[in-house]
Amino acid sequence: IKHPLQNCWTLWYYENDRSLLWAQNQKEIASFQTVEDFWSLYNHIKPASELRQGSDYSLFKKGIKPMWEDEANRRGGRWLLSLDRKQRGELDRFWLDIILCLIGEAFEHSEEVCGAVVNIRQKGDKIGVWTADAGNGPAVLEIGRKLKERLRIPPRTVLGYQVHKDTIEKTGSVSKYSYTV
Ligand SMILES: CN(C)c1nc(=O)c2c([nH]1)N([C@@H]1O[C@H](COP(=O)(O)OP(=O)(O)O)[C@@H](O)[C@H]1O)CN2C
Repeated sequence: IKHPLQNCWTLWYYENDRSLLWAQNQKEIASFQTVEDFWSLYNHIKPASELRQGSDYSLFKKGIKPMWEDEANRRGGRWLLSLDRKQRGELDRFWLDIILCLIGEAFEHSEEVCGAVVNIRQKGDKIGVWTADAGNGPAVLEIGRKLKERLRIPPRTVLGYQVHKDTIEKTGSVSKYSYTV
């Protein structure tokens, strides 16, 4: 008997093919709902740190697309972990820790979690944990605090939460945080 997870999760891969639209570049890889099937998939694919610049992995609850427009994401936002270029060596550890928090339902408010995205970028990698309701302060903050703790991020490092609506409307690179932990 395989060990069932509380939710079914879908892994997506984004590769930057400029001849296609952004949404067309989002490819579903596979879904899993047991611990064993997760590890088989994880051990089968390339680590995030080996993806081409401009690529993403996204892990979302089955049925939720890794995009702002999805009904489950529309009113939400993301806790954003921005890594320095020198931290590429830590990327896989951070990404796996976050995946395990998600599929292991590590948060008290895990029903608010939609998924997570890792962006492989020349200018510095990013990992975002997407939650459903940016207005639910207690849930958003609990998830952020637990993330910081589970990722063993030093207290002096500030994590910010960006509302998707603000990210969509943002002009320039100014990141507006609605919450910080
Ligand atoms: C449905 N739809 C079009 C749509 N829906 C979306 O949900 C969505 C996009 N478009 N995204 C597009 O990618 C660009 C880079 O963002 P990035 O997060 O990769 O970050 P970088 O600027 O490459 O570091 C964004 O500027 C946006 O154009 C991003 N995104 C999440």
